[in-house]
Amino acid sequence: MNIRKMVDKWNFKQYLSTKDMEKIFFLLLPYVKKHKKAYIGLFFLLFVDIAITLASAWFVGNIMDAALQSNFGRLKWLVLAGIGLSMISITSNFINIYLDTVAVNAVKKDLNLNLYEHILLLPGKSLSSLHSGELLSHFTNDIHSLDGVIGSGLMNLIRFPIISIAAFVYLIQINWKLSLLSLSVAPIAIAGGAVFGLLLRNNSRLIHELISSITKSLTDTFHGFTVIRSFTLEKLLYSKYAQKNQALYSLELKDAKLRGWFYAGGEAVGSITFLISLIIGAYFVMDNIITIGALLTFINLVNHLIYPLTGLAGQWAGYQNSISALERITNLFNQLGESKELPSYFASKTIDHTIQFQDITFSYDGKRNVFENFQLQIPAGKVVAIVGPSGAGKSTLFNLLQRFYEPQAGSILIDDASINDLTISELRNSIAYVPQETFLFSGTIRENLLLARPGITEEEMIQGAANANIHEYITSLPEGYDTEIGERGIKLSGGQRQRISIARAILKDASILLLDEATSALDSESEFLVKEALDRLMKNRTTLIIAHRLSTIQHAEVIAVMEKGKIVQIGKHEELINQKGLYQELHKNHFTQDKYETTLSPVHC
Ligand SMILES: Nc1ncnc2c1ncn2[C@@H]1O[C@H](COP(=O)(O)OP(=O)(O)OP(=O)(O)O)[C@@H](O)[C@H]1O
Repeated sequence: MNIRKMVDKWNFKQYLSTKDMEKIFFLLLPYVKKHKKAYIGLFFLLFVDIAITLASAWFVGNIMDAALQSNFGRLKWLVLAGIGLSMISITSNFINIYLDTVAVNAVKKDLNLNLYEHILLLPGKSLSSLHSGELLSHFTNDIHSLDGVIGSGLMNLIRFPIISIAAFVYLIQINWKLSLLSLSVAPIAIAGGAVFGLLLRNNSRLIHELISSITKSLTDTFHGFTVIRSFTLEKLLYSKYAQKNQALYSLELKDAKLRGWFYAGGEAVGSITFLISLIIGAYFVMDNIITIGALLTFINLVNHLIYPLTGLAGQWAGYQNSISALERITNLFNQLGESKELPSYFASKTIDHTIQFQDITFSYDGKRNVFENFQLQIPAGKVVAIVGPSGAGKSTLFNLLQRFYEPQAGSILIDDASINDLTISELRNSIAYVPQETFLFSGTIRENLLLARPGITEEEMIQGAANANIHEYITSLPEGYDTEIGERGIKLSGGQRQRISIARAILKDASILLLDEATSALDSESEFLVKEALDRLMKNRTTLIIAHRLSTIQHAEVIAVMEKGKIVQIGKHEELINQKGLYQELHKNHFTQDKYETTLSPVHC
């Protein structure tokens, strides 16, 4: 391998770059500032620690000299000084551990919360390109890799050079020749530390990437159990996971070996320095150049001259490791949120709203336009069914109306005011959205219903559930509204989940309703119950419904037929069915006939 390739592979430039340090500094500064008391405390204790180190070395030497000289008066004072030193050391260690815990965990806690808040604020465009496993690994992996740059890790960057210089100054006062001799191993310590630091950094970068990939595999597995089982993917996924797991194990072992060599190397350099100092120092004692006590002080202190040099290189490697974790977090923070404040519920005016899509041009990826100069007007208080083939842009309309995505041109108006003039909360509080795939939070039915808006009373909740045709079922359960429904409501049937989702929308009581009619097959009774619940929900609201069922479409006051991002036909069922065009074809081949209409006796809705 030539040198250039090696430089590229090992990322030397980045290893030595201070730009990354600046990035870290500016990202972490506000967090460190917020907990400045802990950091100031740690900074103060750093000098206490250095003073104790020097004083302990002085104490050992002096007590030895006093003993050899049978100077009991001095010995008495030294014993008292020793006790004092020990007490200060124990106390400062205790406070140090406490402050370090505060300094590290308080920063992590705040960063954790800010990251969560930031993700809640991310627009749909950013979220659609992020994998939930990757997001999860920021919390489980990246944040915990910051230890190297906060708390004691940060202090060590100051502590190591100072203690090394202080030890050197003290040692020179004892004997400058012995000091310079001890310092001769410094280049080996620095070079060794730097090489192992670099190897460790590169290895831990790989570990982080692999952990992120493993978290992605795990979340995919947990979300896709049904598909995994029905396609019998178990063995395939198992072997893929086993490979990644093995690779992680190998990297962890490599990390352990590197660390082992790193610490063993540091200890070897320390031992060599110790032995050189002891042997040469012994000659100096024999020649009466230094006392036995001075030699003891020297060998006690000489390690504090050398280990900070290897330690500093190791610490730098720790920094590099934290930098790669922080880089990933910074990339996320660099993506702009859709609003500054977290949206929250407040009651919106329950009046009928006109909705207009005016000259909308929109593309998800900047390459292919889903809409070009798209126009659509939804009259106030009416039910408008959107029909069209797959990929026509029906769901995209919902995405734009709720500002999950922003159009590149044109505007969407609610009652002649642009939705961009509303806050996200104002806009979304006036809309109730019932998606095709129901999402329920794990917890109880009650918890899922009450989150529709704050302050829902027991009577309102029951009324909402009754209007959604789910109250009877809920009360038939042993725990009633307090029944735990499992992750994503897995313990309920598809129809029951849909009706709880409808009850939630009823309880939200918003004046605009967006409904993405489920295409999944329900049994005829369930379908009838859902249909009846939807009819109640749509009453007196401006409703936009992506419709698949013939009965919904037939009852809509306006039907907009979409194809390739354009409205190609618009009107009532009776008009459209007699026109040649897409509607006729969809009617013939795509609309779903409700099962209950054929299987149940006639019903009134
Ligand atoms: N998040 C996204 N990122 C990129 N492209 C997208 C995204 N969502 C949808 N698209 C693309 O935009 C186009 C319109 O999709 P949309 O989901 O609005 O269609 P649809 O009419 O609702 O289809 P369906 O009835 O199958 O749900 C499609 O070509 C789709 O591939």
